[in-house]
Amino acid sequence: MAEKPLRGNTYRTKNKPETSASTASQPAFDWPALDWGAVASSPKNILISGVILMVVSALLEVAFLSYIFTGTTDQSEVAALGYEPARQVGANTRNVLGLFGAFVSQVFVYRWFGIASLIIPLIPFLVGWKLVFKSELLNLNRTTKEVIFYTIWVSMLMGYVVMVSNSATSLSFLPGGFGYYINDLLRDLLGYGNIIFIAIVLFIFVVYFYNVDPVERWKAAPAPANETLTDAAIAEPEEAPIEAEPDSPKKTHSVLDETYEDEVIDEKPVPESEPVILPVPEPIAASEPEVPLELELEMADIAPIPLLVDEPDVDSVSEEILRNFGQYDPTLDLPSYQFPPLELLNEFNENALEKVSHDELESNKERIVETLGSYGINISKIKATIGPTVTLYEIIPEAGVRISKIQNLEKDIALSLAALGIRIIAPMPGRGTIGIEVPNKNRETVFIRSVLGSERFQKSTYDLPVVLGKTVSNEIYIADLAKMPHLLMAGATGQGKSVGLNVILASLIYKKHPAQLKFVLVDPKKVELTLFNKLERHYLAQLPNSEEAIITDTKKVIHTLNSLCIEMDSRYDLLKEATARNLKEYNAKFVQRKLNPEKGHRFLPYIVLVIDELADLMMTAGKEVETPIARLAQLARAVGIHLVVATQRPSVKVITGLIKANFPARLSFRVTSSIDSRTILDTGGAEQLVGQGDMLLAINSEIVRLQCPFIDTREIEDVCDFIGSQRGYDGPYPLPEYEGDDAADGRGEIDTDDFDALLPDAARLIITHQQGSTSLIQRKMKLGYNRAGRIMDQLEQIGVVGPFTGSKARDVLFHDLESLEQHLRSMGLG
Ligand SMILES: Nc1ncnc2c1ncn2[C@@H]1O[C@H](COP(=O)(O)OP(=O)(O)OP(=O)(O)O)[C@@H](O)[C@H]1O
Repeated sequence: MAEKPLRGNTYRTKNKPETSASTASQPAFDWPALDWGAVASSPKNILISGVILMVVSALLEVAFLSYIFTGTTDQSEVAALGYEPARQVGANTRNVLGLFGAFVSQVFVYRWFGIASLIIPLIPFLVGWKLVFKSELLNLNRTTKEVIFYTIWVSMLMGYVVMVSNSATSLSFLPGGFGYYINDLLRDLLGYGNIIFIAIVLFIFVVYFYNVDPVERWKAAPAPANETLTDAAIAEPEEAPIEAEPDSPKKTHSVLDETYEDEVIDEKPVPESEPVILPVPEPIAASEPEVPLELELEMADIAPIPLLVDEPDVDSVSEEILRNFGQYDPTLDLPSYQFPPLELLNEFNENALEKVSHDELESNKERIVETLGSYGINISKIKATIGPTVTLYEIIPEAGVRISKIQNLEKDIALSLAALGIRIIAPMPGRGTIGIEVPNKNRETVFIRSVLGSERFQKSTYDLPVVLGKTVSNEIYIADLAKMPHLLMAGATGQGKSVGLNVILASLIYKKHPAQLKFVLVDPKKVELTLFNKLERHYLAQLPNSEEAIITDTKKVIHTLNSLCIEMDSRYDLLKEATARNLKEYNAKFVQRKLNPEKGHRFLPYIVLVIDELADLMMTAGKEVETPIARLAQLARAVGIHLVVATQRPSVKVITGLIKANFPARLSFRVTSSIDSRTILDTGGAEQLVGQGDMLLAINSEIVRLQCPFIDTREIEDVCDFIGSQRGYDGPYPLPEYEGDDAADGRGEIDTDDFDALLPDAARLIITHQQGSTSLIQRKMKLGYNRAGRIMDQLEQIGVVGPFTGSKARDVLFHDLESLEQHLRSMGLG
């Protein structure tokens, strides 16, 4: 057998030099190296330790309790340990946990802390709980300090009680050895006055540990701030204590401040020496210049609640704050905000809706069967489902009929039915049938009120629910924009695109509070989205120093898109610091007060970028628009930035490969040609739609036909008026500043002359391997580290890889060579 070189732990080789002849000649036993770090961090071992700790603490508790009744008799038995065999002693003990119980109780209760020992098992129990459930039942740090203090103190007190009651023998277990001797000592020093000493010890502990400030406490007059600030108080301001002095609003405010301070210091203890950060309340815009009394209450409501304590033991401190102040509620920014009521939307009468008549159904059925029959296709079954715009006839052909044959008859069936917009779905996914969609003679309008008021929408738990319409089987189709995660919309003019965009915006507005969602509205046509201007101080986001919240100017659009990229990058930094994988996790941590606002953390609202008419932008700005859109579409999902982009012209010049590749969800209203339909949906069919909100949605490699709900301009106006007339933020949500007109303005204007000649090859290499690593370039292209590093920086500049993220490889922003080549060509590098 070949001799293996000696492998061992460093300390072994150090102590025993390998040169020893005996070691070298004898095959040494290779002790498995024990990695204590790995053992300690193994989740299984942590679970086992946690459970053991909890069980041991329960056993200790049982043993201590049992000692109260059996201790006197067991005492002599335990004392016999060492003289008699342990087994014999154990058989004689009466503690429910036998010798173990008798022994530990003897130590803890009798020798040490007496009855106070009963609270000691709480500590191992809490540690075990934390290990098993990864959360704290009680604040471990604080409770440990409390247990230590009270164990000692109760033991002292009991010592005093036993001493004055002269019942030293029968009750001697109450103070334990410690309490007994301390009292003995104190009696010698202070006589019976030692109770004062014991009381003072307790007093000092309570004052420091619970942060009691009696002067402040007794000074504070009115009800505690929280009571003053409940919703009920806001709803009924006349009951608020400040009403008592209506003529002195200034004083009112100071009373509130004082009350708050009192609340923090007295009622909600925060461990000393830990600086409490009191975030400055968000400025609130008042509709009127003079601040009404009610407003003051509301301002105080959102006002200083400490968010986090800047301490290494952030977990326990944040839990403390969470316990005392509850979760952070972003909606308290605008506590009196009211969602628009459904009554603002047009009434609809379900019964008045025109339904497809029986005759129409029967005659369509007959014609389908006839037409197919004349081509030799016999049908074994036909079933109709009436939708709002089309009726779906599902047929099951007789065995042996080829599906493609039916598909080829699309035009013939349309001719025989004398109807536009026939669509054949062969086969219907998951149904085992072939579907033929035939437009109804009288179509039904899907009113926005009927869908937004539906139970499904009202109860939807999606992060960004948008009602896209009703399916052919009359079901309400709700999508989660957060999951889509972006939507590309196309449709010839007049087919319902603007209505569709308005429906999406309305769905979000009816479901999301202004604190949770912001819109960036881009409207190069300058007419479609103007109505939403009124939401400026509630829902809109805007570049600093710009006059209009709705962006119409191309240059501004470029700035805004780049600013959103900056916002995206800074959100990624925040997420990284918070070790959160996405916006939801991040916000959950913030709400749980686990993130420190002093370190730049903030509640991150979703941002939905809506572009009505991409074509205009692509024609005038091309790459400058395409690159940031693609970048956002590729990366922004995790940080809660979602795009809804619409265009009239679904040509490849507008919907480029790069854009298309990054919009997995695409929606098409009626388009003029099947080429357009293919550009947007990758399949024909959208040219067959019947307009007025009839649409096809391509999502998760499925195509769904939907009827978009209808919302008219007046309804939008009413909803926006309703929101706009309420108190809002100071102004639109500020987007980060973007330095635009400098040399590096927009990625399209990068000077490619300075780039490395190998840049395109390096880009191809990265895309092929889907790995943004400098060492890959180094190895495969046989380049020095510096040159490879420079090339990597240039790849970032041209948007092929993401920014440097520390030890991890950079994100690769293209997934196939085809779109990369297109990108390189557009940059003059192809
Ligand atoms: N979902 C719908 N239900 C019923 N009618 C609709 C629907 N959507 C649109 N319509 C009708 O079609 C008309 C045109 O719709 P819309 O303005 O949305 O088209 P568009 O595609 O945005 O056109 P453009 O590109 O010219 O702005 C509307 O005025 C309305 O009468």
